Amino acid sequence: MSSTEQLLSINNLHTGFRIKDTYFDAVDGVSISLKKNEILAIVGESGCGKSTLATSIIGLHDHNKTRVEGEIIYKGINLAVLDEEKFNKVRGEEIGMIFQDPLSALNPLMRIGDQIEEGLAFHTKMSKEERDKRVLELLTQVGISNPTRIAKQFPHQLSGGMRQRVIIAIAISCKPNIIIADEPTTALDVTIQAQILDLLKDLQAETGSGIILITHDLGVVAEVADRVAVMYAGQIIEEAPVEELFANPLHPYTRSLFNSIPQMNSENEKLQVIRGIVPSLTNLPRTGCRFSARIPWISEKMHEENPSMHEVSPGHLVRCTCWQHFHFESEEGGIAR
Ligand SMILES: Nc1ncnc2c1ncn2[C@@H]1O[C@H](COP(=O)(O)OP(=O)(O)OP(=O)(O)O)[C@@H](O)[C@H]1O
Repeated sequence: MSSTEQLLSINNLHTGFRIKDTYFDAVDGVSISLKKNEILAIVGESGCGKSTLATSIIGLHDHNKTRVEGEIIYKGINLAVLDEEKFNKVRGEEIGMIFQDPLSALNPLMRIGDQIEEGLAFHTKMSKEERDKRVLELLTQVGISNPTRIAKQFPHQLSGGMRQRVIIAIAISCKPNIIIADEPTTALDVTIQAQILDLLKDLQAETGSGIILITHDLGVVAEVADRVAVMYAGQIIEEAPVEELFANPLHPYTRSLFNSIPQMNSENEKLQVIRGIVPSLTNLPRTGCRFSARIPWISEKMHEENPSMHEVSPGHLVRCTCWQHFHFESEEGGIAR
């Protein structure tokens, strides 16, 4: 359940990586906001720029090879230009991050309790005794039933699901206002996935934080998100409240994503999907509709020259005008809807 209080406002964000002395934007003009109490899902295929967007928000990239331009406004401060020292305070204290692979995010040589305590020591004025108590509280809060024993263990002694719970405990330890979860359940099996998603929903309801959930899995989106932004080739191409997007996906790319999920009750129906992949960073078309090359049966005239986002119903925005003329190409070359 989201409120209207804005937590984060991203305006015309460009994040480029330097490849042979030229910067190529992996995030190319993204504007999106996050409200308090909201779970905003960012979806799209591998390579579309989801993780780059996440690392830009939390300032975790190689500054020598990455250029960030635009605005990431949090509490009136532009995080895109914040120096590293100040960012260290924001990271963890104001914005927490949950990574995809808990094993590589944890220090293999440090006990679980010490890893959770580290952030508390850096960001709070708690005494050692208070921190030890808080570590046990946090482990309990993320559903670990024997916190005293687990706090003394090392990462390799825990299962994947337990390790992800520890990562979540670290992310929420300083009660951040924003949590960024990058594919938090991808490395886990299905039953554990469901438990972790439930845990995220519960924590969000309890703390009122806003969550940005990065995923390629529309099942995960349906389960937890309030609002969804679909990314393609570094841009957001559609944005809508979750029910609206699932009921009425408009952009050809979004429709293709939905069509790639087999339905239980449509065994005999052929899936209408669009062939091809997200172009590589150095080959991204930087002008016109980026999706046009994947739908060549839609004439150039149907695309905008400089595609912008259009609000088609309250909160539902779609890029370019091609969606109005789009149909799937049938094998016979005719129209399939
Ligand atoms: N450090 C980097 N240097 C150069 N190119 C990069 C770097 N990191 C990512 N890229 C490129 O930027 C583009 C976006 O990558 P990104 O990881 O953000 O996509 P993604 O949607 O999160 O994909 P995945 O789900 O596979 O992580 C891709 O073309 C990727 O190859």
